[in-house]
Amino acid sequence: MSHYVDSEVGRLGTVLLHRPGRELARLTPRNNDSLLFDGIPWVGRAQEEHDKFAAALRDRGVEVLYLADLLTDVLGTAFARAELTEAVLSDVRLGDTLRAEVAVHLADLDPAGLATVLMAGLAHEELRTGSGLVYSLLDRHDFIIDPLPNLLFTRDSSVWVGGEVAVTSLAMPARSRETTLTHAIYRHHPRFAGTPLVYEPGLEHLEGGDVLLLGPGVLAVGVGERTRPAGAERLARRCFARGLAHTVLVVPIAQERATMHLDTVCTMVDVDAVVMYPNVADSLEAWTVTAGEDDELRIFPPEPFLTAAAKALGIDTMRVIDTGLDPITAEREQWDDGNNTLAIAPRLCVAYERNVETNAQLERAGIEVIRISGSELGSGRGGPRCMSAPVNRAPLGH
Ligand SMILES: NC(=[NH2+])NCCC[C@H](N)C(=O)O
Repeated sequence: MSHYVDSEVGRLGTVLLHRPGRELARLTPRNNDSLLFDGIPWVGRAQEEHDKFAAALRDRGVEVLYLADLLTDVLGTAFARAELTEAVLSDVRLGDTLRAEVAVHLADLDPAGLATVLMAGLAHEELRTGSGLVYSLLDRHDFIIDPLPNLLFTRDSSVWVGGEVAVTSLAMPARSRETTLTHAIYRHHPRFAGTPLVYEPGLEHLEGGDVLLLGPGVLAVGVGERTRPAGAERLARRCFARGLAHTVLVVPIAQERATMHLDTVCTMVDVDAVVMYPNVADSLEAWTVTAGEDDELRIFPPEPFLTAAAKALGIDTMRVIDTGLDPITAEREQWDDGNNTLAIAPRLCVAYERNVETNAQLERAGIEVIRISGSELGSGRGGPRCMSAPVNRAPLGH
């Protein structure tokens, strides 16, 4: 089965989602900040909202793959099971005694049970027979294996560039283990057999929310709180060497929570149109990077992002649709992921219903908007684009 993505907007064929599960029930007022959530979501309602998101995609003919299903399949093989178990057991905080006890606990689980622990973590009271110094000194609120509530945002832990997949390297400690799961899925699931990997975890920080496939051969990579310039540099070099891209626009973004990823301020809704936060539309800049001699990079001085993007795509101008109408609405709707739309096809996108003005702006510009509710899903600060990793889109290139 072939998988291919060369744009943000080509008709979406297959997407990887994660239906939120028990890992969301781990969030408490004590840990939600370090686990990168702004509140304590109502889990059942978040699942309902997510099911409606998936249904909206399926209604338009999109195949939805669930991360938990792929992970469970992969855990059916002994070597993948050993690799993923080792990834949690290698945590230096465990110490030898507790490590051995956790190993016994995990060895007893069937693939679905182990998948749940890898995603939702292991709480103190869930390990029945703990002993030793580390276990005795653990607070009963501490986790023996940390939960991964941000798995919901599948966008960040892998991104396809053409026919290759970049398994990313997540910056925040609360998320870095996520890529052990996507890495195992892409290397061991029969569906993805033979897929080349253009990036692996453990390299310089790179997050999928920062990577926009502006068009065939043209990438924009936000650098800021998450993706580091060194990550953008390595991705550019590898994409050029493999013929996956000819231009990478490196886009510095403010290192703040509201703008943690490039896709929180700008996403594409048509082959030549973006929905963009007006407060940054004029100030956002891009360093254009192309392939030079002998694996060197050619780096051009920064220019306005929209100018650089239009040039790289070979079009006259990029159309810009503003978030909100006035500065206050824009700020509110940017925070609520008004810019974080997921295109199902050119001029057809999924958006949170609460961003009333932004959605109206999109419609005025001729973009059809499928509205979903996200009152609970949004508490992790991510919208439809963050919650989806396209695996297959109809190519825009030739
Ligand atoms: N592509 C994105 N914008 N993802 C949003 C991720 C949100 C998540 N809580 C984090 O802080 O990492």
